[in-house]
Amino acid sequence: MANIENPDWASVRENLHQRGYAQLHQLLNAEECDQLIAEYDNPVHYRKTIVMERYRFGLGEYKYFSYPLPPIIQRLRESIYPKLAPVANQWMHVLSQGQPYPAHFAEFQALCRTYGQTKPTVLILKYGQGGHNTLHRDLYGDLFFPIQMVLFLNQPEQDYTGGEFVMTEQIPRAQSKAIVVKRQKGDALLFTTNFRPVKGSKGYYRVNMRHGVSEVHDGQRYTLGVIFHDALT
Ligand SMILES: O=C(O)CCC(=O)C(=O)O
Ligand SMILES: [Fe+2]
Repeated sequence: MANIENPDWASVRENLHQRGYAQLHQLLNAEECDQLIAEYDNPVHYRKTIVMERYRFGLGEYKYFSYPLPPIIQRLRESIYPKLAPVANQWMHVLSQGQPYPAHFAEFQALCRTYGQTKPTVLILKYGQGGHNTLHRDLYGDLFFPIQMVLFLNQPEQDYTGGEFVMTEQIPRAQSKAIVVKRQKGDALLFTTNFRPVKGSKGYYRVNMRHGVSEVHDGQRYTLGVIFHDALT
């Protein structure tokens, strides 16, 4: 795992404010990505497997990790959360929403427990040919953290084609804008889970964002989803 102090966090935060997403280059190295993929079939790590078609979530499969998380995932959650909490607090402040997010991950997790949200939400996803993920928001209870992360575990054009990460941004009383990103193996993308503030002439308004994955044409695509809030079930 890359040194978490390496990214230029000022520009990451600026991108989050301006666009609602930001990238982190090469957060994991190739071996770390390969290791996570290699453990996909090892049931000891997971609490639940979701076959996406069954819920009409798309086509593909994902698995929720169980606690304790693999050390690298625990480290990602603990080290990235405090970098994002100030952004989350700024968003909620300008939108006059809810209580502040604590500075450290352990405190946020304790807050999740008071909402009955105790189950891990980190997941690994696998899509084959035709695989896709319909546009959604990852909410697992009343308490949510407004930014999450996806890690790209294999290489587009080499390991798979198609399968772009897609976001939509819904501005009040307007149609949705689509944003498509393609990342390299080991890169991470931080993005808005639910909504974010955008400044208008009469102050800040709320822009809703959803995300999904376009159809994989060939090969297999693996990602790791790091959501910071825990789930009710
Ligand atoms: O596979 C992807 O790129 C998207 C996964 C996803 O929906 C998530 O990480 O929340
Ligand atoms: Fe998601």
